[in-house]
Amino acid sequence: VSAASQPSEAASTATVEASVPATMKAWVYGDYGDVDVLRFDESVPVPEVAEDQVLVKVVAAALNPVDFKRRQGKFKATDSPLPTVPGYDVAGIVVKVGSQVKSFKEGDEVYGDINEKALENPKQSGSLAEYTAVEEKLLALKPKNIDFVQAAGFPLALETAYEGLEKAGFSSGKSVLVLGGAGGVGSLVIQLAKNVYGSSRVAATSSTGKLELLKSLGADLAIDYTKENFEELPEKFDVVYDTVGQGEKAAKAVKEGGSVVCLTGAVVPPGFRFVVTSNGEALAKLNPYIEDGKVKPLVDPKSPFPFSQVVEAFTYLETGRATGKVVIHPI
Ligand SMILES: NC(=O)C1=CN([C@@H]2O[C@H](COP(=O)(O)OP(=O)(O)OC[C@H]3O[C@@H](n4cnc5c(N)ncnc54)[C@H](OP(=O)(O)O)[C@@H]3O)[C@@H](O)[C@H]2O)C=CC1
Ligand SMILES: CC[C@H]1OC(C)=C(O)C1=O
Repeated sequence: VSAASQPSEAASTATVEASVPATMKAWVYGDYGDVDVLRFDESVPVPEVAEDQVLVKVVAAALNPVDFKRRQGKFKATDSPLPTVPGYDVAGIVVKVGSQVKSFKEGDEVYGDINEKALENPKQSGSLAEYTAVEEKLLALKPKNIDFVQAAGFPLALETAYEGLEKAGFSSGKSVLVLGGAGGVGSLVIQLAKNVYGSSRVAATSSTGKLELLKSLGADLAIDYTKENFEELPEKFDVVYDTVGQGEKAAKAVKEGGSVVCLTGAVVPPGFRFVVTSNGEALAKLNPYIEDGKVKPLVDPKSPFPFSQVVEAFTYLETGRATGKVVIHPI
């Protein structure tokens, strides 16, 4: 191919940057409240890219409970100023890179949780938008064997599942009880415990209709919480991973010297609480398990919701019945 037909590096960069508009479509809320505060705005400023950030053209964005808890004002003391474009999880394509960025280039397919500290000054301009700016250290290259919808659902939930097991000192041969095994986080705790850490025994709770799903994810024991109380079972576990705010009951199911991971609700010794930290290196470390099928994406059957149906998507997530992740696509 003759040189003449190959645009210079500068020309191609300029071409890509020139294609980035000054404004974009995004979901925004200017007040805290229920889903009624959400507005679809067709003229939101495209975020500027800091020197350590990339601009991502959003292909898919996943919802997390932290999104609606934040919108309800539960974390207003440490929130960034309103108005807010919500959304933590993103999967998309790099269209612009900051001057200090080293790990990514234009055209890279990436995914990640855009807020390093979930509750400390989360970004004003989130992933429920056509573009979002995010530090390169919070992103990883999207595994080739999953699509953007599947990738968008991983970051916050997978990083939470992993960070909680690490903090609990989980390791090969240990047993774990997962409270909420069908949820975004719980479904990944089951898979990580079984297929990555080499757990000796994985138990998990859900309602009747999701028990077979728990077993398909790797649970050796699926407990129907509508029929029995896990804390009354004779079997105790090295780790209890509570994703449903049952810290008090969880403390009764853990072995002497074991750990209870509490994501929400009351924390009763030996339980501990943590708030997830977004980390691109953790995602990159887990990529091989996604690529070899040891960790599979679980996207709720009602997903993906189109960009126009973000209110419906949040309404569904807020029922507390989602099976895996609620994802928005196309955007
Ligand atoms: N501290 C932190 O850093 C983080 C905290 N969180 C918090 O953890 C919680 C879980 O998050 P996530 O997994 O995304 O939530 P999801 O919305 O994905 O959870 C929905 C699932 O929870 C299950 N569930 C609800 N109640 C129970 C119950 N009593 N027993 C067993 N399963 C139950 C439902 O199954 P069924 O229909 O069968 O009841 C459903 O499949 C949220 O409160 C979230 O805010 C999440 C991430 C990070
Ligand atoms: C205090 C836990 C809080 O942090 C995240 C990320 C959630 O989803 C919460 O409920």
